[in-house]
Amino acid sequence: MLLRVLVLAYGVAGYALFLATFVYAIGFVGGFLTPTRLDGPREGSLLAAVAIDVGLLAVFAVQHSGMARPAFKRWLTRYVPEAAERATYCVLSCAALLLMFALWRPLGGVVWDTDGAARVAVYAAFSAGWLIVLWTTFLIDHFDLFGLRQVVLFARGRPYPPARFVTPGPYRWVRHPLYVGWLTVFWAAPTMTAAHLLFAAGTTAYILIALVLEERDLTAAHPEYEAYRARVPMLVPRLRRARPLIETRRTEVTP
Ligand SMILES: C[S@@+](CC[C@H](N)C(=O)[O-])C[C@H]1O[C@@H](n2cnc3c(N)ncnc32)[C@H](O)[C@@H]1O
Repeated sequence: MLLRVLVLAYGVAGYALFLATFVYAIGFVGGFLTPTRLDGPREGSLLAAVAIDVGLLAVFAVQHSGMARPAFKRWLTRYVPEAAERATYCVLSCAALLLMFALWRPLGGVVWDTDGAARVAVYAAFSAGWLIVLWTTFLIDHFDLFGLRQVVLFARGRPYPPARFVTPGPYRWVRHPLYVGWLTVFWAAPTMTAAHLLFAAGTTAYILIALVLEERDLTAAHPEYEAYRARVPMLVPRLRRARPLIETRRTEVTP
């Protein structure tokens, strides 16, 4: 009973940490209100700042993709109750992000800048990106992704039926709409600075690698994934095929 309560408290605390990290990330990337931000003037050596930023991105990439692999999960659950595995993944993902937010070194330098209607459009895309990210988590299974479903079922003494493979809404147009949301957030910068460009390029490279690993696991776990992959594009929706022209007979009209 004590273990159930402890695991539940841990999962709830982990979810609260995720919410706080998510809100901070909006300010950090968008440059609103948070004490540390992606963009800003550079302090100190350029080489040291770039090395620190690349190192922080690498720490997140290794943690986030490494811990998502089934082999790592099997190893972790030798020490952590199975119900707390996903919550642990989320807590450590938040820790890697918070480390990045705390130690990130802005680089100065403007790559592009927008104003007027273009700036409004870029902010609209940035906001849409965050909404897509949040929305798609609910389409898959929000509370399962962040480990809350697992700890609640464990606390109630219920078995855990693993999350199903689903293809609702945007999953019919692309296989990775959540990553489309992230890419939109990272590239929709009204003022693109050198650090923001490094961050956007690094996270894009990471997403492209991560989704290959994720698809390998999805194919192994869900037999229907292979057919889904053949039918639905990865990130860019297919334009609808042009409808065939209907042949019409020309008729001579005499005046
Ligand atoms: C951060 S989510 C990203 C989901 C997806 N790659 C996307 O961009 O929308 C990663 C988790 O979602 C799961 N997942 C990916 N596609 C899924 C689908 N169509 N149905 C259910 N779970 C999915 C993966 O197994 C993984 O645990």
